Amino acid sequence: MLKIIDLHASVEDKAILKGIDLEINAGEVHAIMGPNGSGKSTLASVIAGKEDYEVTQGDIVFEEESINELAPEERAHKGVFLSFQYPTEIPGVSVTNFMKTAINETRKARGLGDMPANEMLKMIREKSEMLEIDRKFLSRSLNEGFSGGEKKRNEIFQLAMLEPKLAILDETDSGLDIDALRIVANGVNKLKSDDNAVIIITHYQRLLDYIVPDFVHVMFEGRIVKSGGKELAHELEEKGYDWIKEEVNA
Ligand SMILES: Nc1ncnc2c1ncn2[C@@H]1O[C@H](COP(=O)(O)OP(=O)(O)OP(=O)(O)O)[C@@H](O)[C@H]1O
Repeated sequence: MLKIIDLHASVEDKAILKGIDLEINAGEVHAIMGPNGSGKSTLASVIAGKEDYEVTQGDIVFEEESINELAPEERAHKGVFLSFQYPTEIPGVSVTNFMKTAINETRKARGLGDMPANEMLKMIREKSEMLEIDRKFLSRSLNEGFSGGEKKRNEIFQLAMLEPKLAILDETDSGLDIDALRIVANGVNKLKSDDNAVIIITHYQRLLDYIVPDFVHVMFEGRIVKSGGKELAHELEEKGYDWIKEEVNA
């Protein structure tokens, strides 16, 4: 599904990603961990195509096609979803209306007409029930005065409605409390299928007790320096990152 090949990227001429290789297949959950500033969020942004980042070398191949040159919306329409990719507050636009627009824009890009209203309502009902989202929440203005947990709920709702092939969830600086952790974990577990894949970036080993990753990768100074199974997350929790740094420098 996703193949990242020798990816190098910079921000304002400063090299941040220094040769990332990563392959993700449908049905897999990959966790990316690593110390502050190692480039995790940058990797997420570069996959999603955010403008501030310049790819200086390598390629990102999604479903057999290079997406390196595509605009963020084009990548989104192909099924790449990055959390936090929308403006944080849009006063006056409800959660539901925002979702309707997002869904119909994606359909338009795929040559389809608007989703019929009754179908849309049914989908909204089903997905909000599945994620235990309150009706009142759906009519609130997007992110206006949302608590951290509500932001997470909105994000997971977007994920459920848009059904992306690849979801990238950056949970590094979101200040997740136990409830928000649970919302993210339950949502991802319910939405996981053999046809989609998830990249979850986190500092919380605990989150990975709820969402069991197939692979854990550790980033350090712009590279993936170690990959393993879920036990690697436990090892990191126990030992911190110093031993990895020592391994890299040895
Ligand atoms: N837009 C930007 N402008 C300038 N520097 C940036 C920008 N984005 C990232 N950087 C720099 O790139 C490096 C990697 O940052 P990044 O946010 O990707 O790390 P991270 O691993 O996600 O960190 P954290 O765990 O703290 O979230 C940092 O030194 C950061 O200051």
